[in-house]
Amino acid sequence: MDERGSITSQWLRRHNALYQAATRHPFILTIADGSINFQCFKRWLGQDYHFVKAFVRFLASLLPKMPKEATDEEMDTLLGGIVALRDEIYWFRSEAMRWTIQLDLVSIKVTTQEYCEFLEQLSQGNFEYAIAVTALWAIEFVYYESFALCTQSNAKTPTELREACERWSNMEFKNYCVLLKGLADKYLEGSNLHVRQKAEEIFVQILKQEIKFWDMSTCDENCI
Ligand SMILES: Cc1ncc(CO)c(N)n1
Repeated sequence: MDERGSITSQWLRRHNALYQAATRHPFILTIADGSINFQCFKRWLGQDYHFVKAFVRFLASLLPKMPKEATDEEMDTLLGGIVALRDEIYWFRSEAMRWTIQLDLVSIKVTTQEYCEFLEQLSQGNFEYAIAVTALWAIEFVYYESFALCTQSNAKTPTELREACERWSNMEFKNYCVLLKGLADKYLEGSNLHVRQKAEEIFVQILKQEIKFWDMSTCDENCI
């Protein structure tokens, strides 16, 4: 199956409006055009730290679901993802210090809480590996596509935010997303219609949660 005809590519076309809303959100556009209010970035940072901690558990939940026949490369991809999250967690902590945010004092907002609970659901055994791996791809891919806008050559991203944007738009992260997409397609193709439909629903829900997450991070002058 060529890449354009793959299941995930079909979904990206079918749900294009949501996909565009998730990856070209005003929050991201204001980073890319340099007009972002740093308070919004700080709010995003504190909430995303909460998110990433839940995301670690979700990613770990994929390991016991991985079929015995999975290739070595597939195992390496998931383990690489876990290692990358360790570095990401460290990065959040040092970035928070740079912005004088005390992470343990940042209370979780409803939107973040709901997204974390959604991840917790997906971590349960009743969600097949095909669905979980598709969700993993979607979550990472939205960040790649979003932050890639901020590192394009014509972007006016403030220097202070360059490192954050690089984190989700560098070549290695892009390759990781490509590998995840391939895995998602491989397992979706081997799944029955019911599982595929469930996976598509989850994909749509992830796009919606990502939009809400950006909405929450976008704030006025006095926010934190
Ligand atoms: C909300 C959100 N979505 C996706 C990612 C990707 O890592 C993240 N860190 N946070």
